[in-house]
Amino acid sequence: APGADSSRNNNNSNNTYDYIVVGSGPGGGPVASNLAQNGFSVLLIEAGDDQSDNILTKVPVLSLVEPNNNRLHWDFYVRHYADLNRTLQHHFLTWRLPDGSLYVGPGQNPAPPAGATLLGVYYPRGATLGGSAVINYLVTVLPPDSDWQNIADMTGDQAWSPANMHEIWQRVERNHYVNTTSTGHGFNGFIDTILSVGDGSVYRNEPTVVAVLKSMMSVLGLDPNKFYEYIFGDINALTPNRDKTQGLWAIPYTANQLWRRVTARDLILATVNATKADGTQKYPLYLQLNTLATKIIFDQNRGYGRQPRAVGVEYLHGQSLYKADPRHASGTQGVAGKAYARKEVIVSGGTFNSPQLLKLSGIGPRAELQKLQIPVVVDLPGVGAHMMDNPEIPIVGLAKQDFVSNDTSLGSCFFGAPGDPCVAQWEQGQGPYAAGQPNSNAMMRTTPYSVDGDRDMFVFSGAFTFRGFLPPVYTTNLTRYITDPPNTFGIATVKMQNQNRAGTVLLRSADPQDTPDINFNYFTDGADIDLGAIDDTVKWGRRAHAGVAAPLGPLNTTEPPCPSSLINADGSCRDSELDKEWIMNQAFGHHPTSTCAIGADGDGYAVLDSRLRVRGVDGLRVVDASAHPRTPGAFPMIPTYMLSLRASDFILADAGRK
Ligand SMILES: Cc1cc2nc3c(=O)[nH]c(=O)nc-3n(C[C@H](O)[C@H](O)[C@H](O)COP(=O)(O)OP(=O)(O)OC[C@H]3O[C@@H](n4cnc5c(N)ncnc54)[C@H](O)[C@@H]3O)c2cc1C
Repeated sequence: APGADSSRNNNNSNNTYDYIVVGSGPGGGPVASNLAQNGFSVLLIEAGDDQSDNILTKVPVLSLVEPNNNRLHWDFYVRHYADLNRTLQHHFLTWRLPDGSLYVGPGQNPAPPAGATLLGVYYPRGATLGGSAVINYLVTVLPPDSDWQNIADMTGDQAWSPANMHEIWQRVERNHYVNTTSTGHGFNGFIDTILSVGDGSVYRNEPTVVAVLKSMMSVLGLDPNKFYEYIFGDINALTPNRDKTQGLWAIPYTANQLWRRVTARDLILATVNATKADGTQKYPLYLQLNTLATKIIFDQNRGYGRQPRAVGVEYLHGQSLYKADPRHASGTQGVAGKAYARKEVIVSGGTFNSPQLLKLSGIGPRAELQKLQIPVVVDLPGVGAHMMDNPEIPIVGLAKQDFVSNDTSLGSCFFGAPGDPCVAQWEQGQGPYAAGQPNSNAMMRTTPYSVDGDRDMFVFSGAFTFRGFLPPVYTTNLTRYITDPPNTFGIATVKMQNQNRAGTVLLRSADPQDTPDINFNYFTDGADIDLGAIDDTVKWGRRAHAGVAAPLGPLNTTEPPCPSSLINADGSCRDSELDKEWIMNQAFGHHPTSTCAIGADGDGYAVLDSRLRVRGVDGLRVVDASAHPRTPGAFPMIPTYMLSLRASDFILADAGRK
């Protein structure tokens, strides 16, 4: 069966491979597949299982109901601040009630029910073959060139130059929405891309939504009469001034022409299942699902002056062994095993789990490891430090009329439940699941807080609000926070160029099944820049709300909640602290990066060199979102696929293959 546990077919009695890759997301999936396609034997270890047949992983719009499903994700609860008073202001805190159920709400006004224990802010990660890309929102936006230039400048390694990374993108992408003569796109890669606007009917059927979008265009300096020209535009076109160009575009999705989500899972399964003419396995990629890597094994006795070398991985085999897995049954430990790597171990567990695995293996800050009696292999203070994220916040407005869609086709869908008629239509490439999506508009703007004149804010908007993530359906008492009236319009903002690097992933215990202690410490470094840019965008959003003509408008901005009597003509709140406090209290994210970052030689916090090798040991790399030295652009998935291909080239070259 596709994706079945194939490791047992490897005819390999001592469980030894050329490479072991831990984690199958955008980081681990491509590198594992590429190494195998080049003839190396690779064991790909993934804690989750293969949910290829799960409809929620295939239909893009169903990612919105994915949290109802407990087979795809790990549930982390994180803190945004060390300060408890600030923490308690967030509206989407999750608490455990004495009867075991969950409650979501702030810490005060109203207070949670008696006996509630604070878990933190719900922060899901994909934990299945294909990683978080299997549950994410498919948004495909390239980072600015400055993010790649930063790595090249910092390390002196021109492999990361923007020009080289543009070529890498062409190897990732299989574009279906531009002409094949268009520059800056790829047409033969492994990730399909389409425009999520479809044929545009998602807007033609929603004149009231378009009226607000047009007002937003006006305040951005765009001609609102050109809405339909802009909305089919290509945000990833490689124009000379791309990173400085403000505007409106459709959002591209990682999906094929049949509106089927495409991820590294497809590449992995195609590689595993490829056969030679005689029917035998073509590429030596061995997949071991339901396996939690718990420790990297080092050879520390290589002789005087030689660094320890990663030679294998210890693991536990069994389903849902990690405590963040909603299916985890307490006390389940799985079956311990070991696998060995002749060449290298590649860690791709994602921004929370890669630093956890390194630390459990003795690579991390000495004091933290010693406190938990973990023998130190290398004292590397940057592991689990410097975590970054793209903070987000909605700007919410209430119109004078309800937003009405003339398209009622979604009304007949059961959102992936058995017998859903829309799934049957989608299988034929038809119906509402194979059509434009409501979040398919992207605006990018440059605020006065931009550090280099590049765009620093990304927004997408519609008759919905995105205030953050809610834990799965067993949650109670959510109504107050998720039911908005039908005259609500939300502008979802994503901050780019983030300055804050104060987030941490710390071990809670030496138990590999335990989750780490995660704190983003938002708005600690460079808060004036990060808060300034978001605040400037709030003002812009209020001006857009005010500019919507009657009878729909003007909209009354309800979040951030500055009383209308205090709103100035430029959209600012006369009590400017009110807005900034709200932003700090309610910001959320889902793009964590940089906990095992590439850094310059001599930077004590650098975990990786420019070839993604862990400093201080041999035979070990980290290839995932944790390696980005700063959050790339507004969306990390594509940059992480690109980083994985860059890593493949380095590893093949170091093995003498290219
Ligand atoms: C809800 C949501 C929406 C998002 N929307 C977007 C979007 O629209 N666009 C965008 O660009 N980005 C988006 N992202 C972020 C994007 O998906 C991630 O940045 C990206 O997937 C990171 O890739 P990764 O390889 O670093 O980690 P992941 O994709 O998280 O993969 C890590 C994998 O490693 C496995 N693993 C971890 N530890 C171990 C271990 N010890 N042993 C074995 N296996 C292990 C996990 O099970 C997981 O499958 C979103 C993320 C989420 C959660």
